[in-house]
Amino acid sequence: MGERQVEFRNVSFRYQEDMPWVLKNVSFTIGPNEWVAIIGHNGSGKSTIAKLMNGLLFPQEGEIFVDGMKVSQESVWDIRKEVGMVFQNPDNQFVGTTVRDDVAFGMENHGMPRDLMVERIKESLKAVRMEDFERYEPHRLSGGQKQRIAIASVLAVSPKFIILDEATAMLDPKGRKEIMQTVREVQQERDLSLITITHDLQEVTQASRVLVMNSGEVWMEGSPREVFSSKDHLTEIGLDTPFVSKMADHLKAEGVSLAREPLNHQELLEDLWTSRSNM
Ligand SMILES: Nc1ncnc2c1ncn2[C@@H]1O[C@H](COP(=O)(O)OP(=O)(O)OP(=O)(O)O)[C@@H](O)[C@H]1O
Repeated sequence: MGERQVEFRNVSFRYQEDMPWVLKNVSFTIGPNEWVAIIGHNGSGKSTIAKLMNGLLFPQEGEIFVDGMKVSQESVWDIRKEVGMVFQNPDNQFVGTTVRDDVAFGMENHGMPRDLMVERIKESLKAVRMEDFERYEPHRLSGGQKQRIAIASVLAVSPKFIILDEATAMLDPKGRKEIMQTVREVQQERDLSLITITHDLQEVTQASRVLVMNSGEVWMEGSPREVFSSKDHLTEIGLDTPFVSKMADHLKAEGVSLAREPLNHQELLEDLWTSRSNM
């Protein structure tokens, strides 16, 4: 098992012995600097995967490795240093009375020296463009600002993997876009791997890889273009495709030939232009 990767090896999980399996023989690997988007229906097991990844839960079958370490009760604190997680509702993640205390909390748990903490608070708030809010009370911030603080708290511990579990779901489209832009910048600057669980298909088109979950199994895995090209496979399990992808289908039905599965408006326009010049 390689360094700088998360590996699920034949993982099965159920919440209780008398309950059905929620994950069934799930295997995948997430490499360095990748952005992997996990999609799937409600209840398909996405959040359970996230919780297994940072040792909030443990599998009954199979094994999970983070950065070469097996996830277990013994390794859980080391695992959580490597894997940071941001959830949907920021209000449930605040523990401090000020932004500064809040960002410090995770580091205190990991026993970081005070000098380093002060430095990391500044650095991580700067990374999410919240450096002027150190003394604010978290409950006075907007939803987007709260999520920025939640992300800063995770960054302060300096993880290699960040999981955003529906972390932008409560924001408006503009707020969502801004947060994702910030996360991408931080990801690239700090060489992180990013795992996002989202229903926002436009966001999924920007990931480097997509994992499609269905009833606790990996249904499909590939680049966004590969996944959204396999529309029949997606509609079979009732999943939607991005707007641009649907638009491309309508155009093809009208006899327009497109060179590829467009993932955004820009690509669609380029393909239309090429198709027109070839006429
Ligand atoms: N704490 C729990 N106890 C028992 N069952 C649970 C628990 N949490 C989740 N489940 C069940 O496990 C299954 C998978 O849930 P999970 O939250 O992983 O799915 P999900 O794909 O993230 O769904 P959503 O998109 O709604 O968040 C569902 O059937 C859910 O009801």
